[in-house]
Amino acid sequence: MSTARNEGTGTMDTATALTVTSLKVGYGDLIAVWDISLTATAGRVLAVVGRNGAGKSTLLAGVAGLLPAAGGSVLLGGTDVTTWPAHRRVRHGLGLVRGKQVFRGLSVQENLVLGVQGSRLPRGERPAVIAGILDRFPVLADRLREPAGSLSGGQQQILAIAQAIAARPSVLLVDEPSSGLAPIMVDEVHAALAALAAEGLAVVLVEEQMDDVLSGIAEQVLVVEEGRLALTADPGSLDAAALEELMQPTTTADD
Ligand SMILES: Nc1ncnc2c1ncn2[C@@H]1O[C@H](COP(=O)(O)OP(=O)(O)OP(=O)(O)O)[C@@H](O)[C@H]1O
Repeated sequence: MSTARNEGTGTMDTATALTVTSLKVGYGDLIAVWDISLTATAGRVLAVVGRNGAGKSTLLAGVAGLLPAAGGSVLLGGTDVTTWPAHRRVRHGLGLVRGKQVFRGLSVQENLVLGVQGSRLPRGERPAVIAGILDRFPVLADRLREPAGSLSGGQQQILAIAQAIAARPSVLLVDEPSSGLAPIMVDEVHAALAALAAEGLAVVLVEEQMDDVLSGIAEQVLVVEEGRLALTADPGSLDAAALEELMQPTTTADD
């Protein structure tokens, strides 16, 4: 396993999977994420929350290499990938799940095969990886030959996660998986992500709001506000009133 240097102590920390330092990301001249730093650790869920437009998706896109860094750095397993294109980061162990993004016209099986092709796994090991995923998510095994577009929203979200983990990432970035899902499915998706973390994956989970389940699975929560880190906390120690305040819609002087 690759290692990362612990900034504070200078020691090597084998569990640090992703280190983002003072990352700045935007769209041309418009900077939407300012100097955000975070660390994702193997076996843990890091929650990133913030209201609509706060910059969460932009942050993930910058970490994944879908948008260029205007400043700062991204280290993956100790390797500086800041200037790498997204596909190279995937091969180096970075997975990204953006909403229910699946190939709707392809079957469930074809989606999983595409996922595993994104990895550096030898061909011979790929069927076993897919078999393991189907054991984990029986709902996908039941619908293997059906088009992904025929699955329910919750099933498509599970498939999107399954496709990403088929590439055997060490870090998984997940952008608002609860969007558009019934509460019971949200809990199921969060539980699936917690189980993956428990097996050693470093999970960065973006949601608009904290809920009880998210508080229960996340070891740390970052609150993003207008493109900047407003708060970093242990969910258990969070002051509910302060968090609620941060989650209120933005008001302006004219309101
Ligand atoms: N393609 C784009 N071009 C220009 N500006 C953009 C683009 N996408 C997002 N933005 C702007 O960047 C800022 C951050 O948006 P972003 O989508 O990252 O927020 P978010 O926290 O993920 O919100 P949401 O919960 O709605 O996804 C917003 O001001 C948004 O208007």
